[in-house]
Amino acid sequence: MRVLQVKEVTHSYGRRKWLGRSELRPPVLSGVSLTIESGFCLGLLGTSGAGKSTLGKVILGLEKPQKGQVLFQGQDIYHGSTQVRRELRRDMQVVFQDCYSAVNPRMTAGQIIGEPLDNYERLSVQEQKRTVENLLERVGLRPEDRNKFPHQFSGGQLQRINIARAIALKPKLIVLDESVSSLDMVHQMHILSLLGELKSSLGLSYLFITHDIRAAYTVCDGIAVMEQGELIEYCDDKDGIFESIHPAVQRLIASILPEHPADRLPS
Ligand SMILES: Nc1ncnc2c1ncn2[C@@H]1O[C@H](COP(=O)(O)OP(=O)(O)OP(=O)(O)O)[C@@H](O)[C@H]1O
Repeated sequence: MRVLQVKEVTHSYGRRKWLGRSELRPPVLSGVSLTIESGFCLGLLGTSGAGKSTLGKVILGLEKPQKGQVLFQGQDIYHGSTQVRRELRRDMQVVFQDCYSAVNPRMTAGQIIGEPLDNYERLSVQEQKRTVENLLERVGLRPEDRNKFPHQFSGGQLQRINIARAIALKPKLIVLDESVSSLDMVHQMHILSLLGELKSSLGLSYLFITHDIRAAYTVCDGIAVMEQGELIEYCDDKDGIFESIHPAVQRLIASILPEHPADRLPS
């Protein structure tokens, strides 16, 4: 089943004054189309400023595009009733790069994870406590961690809490915007393996936005590449990326360092 369909999306940020006239700024997204099937993880790669996060915001309903459509489970997210859009928002969650600014430092882990449940579910105090504890265990933390505050966790642990909050409502799609980029290599590998496990067990779909082709290759089924607001490559099978003849994609591939330092020396 098709979870997400982005159709010919074009977007620019605001207007600028030019020779006394007001005109739209140049587009940061130009005619972008892509689809994500149920249970699929699509990696979205590209250099800084390519428009990846903007596309993520358009998909999440946070930036209405000037042209094109975003269909989530077949429904246009910018044209449904308030009720329909509220339900769509429940099924589409996000995990950002900066795990610290994504949480309220005065809330406990239990309150952070419980927030979407407060908004959408009517659970008793006991049910909510049990659900939060299950979610903590699901992401590799302990039930008693629900009483801790954000500053009492490492970056990797806090990102697990953000992931627990994102899966609390059993969404269909999670947009992961550079979600592992601020973590060290060891934590990155742990979070990538957690994401892979959750995808299989919960039947999730991901849009995995990253600069890091290695991370994308580890977690994704397919890979798309953006440059200057356009989608320049789209591979349903991630291995297809290595066949790309596009110079920008070849530069991304060339940026992968060989694993052994000796192999990194110029010949
Ligand atoms: N709120 C905004 N207002 C105006 N311009 C913006 C805004 N957000 C992003 N831009 C511009 O849009 C372009 C695309 O930015 P975007 O953050 O989508 O790229 P990106 O590929 O995610 O980059 P990065 O990997 O560095 O986060 C950039 O030129 C950026 O300066």
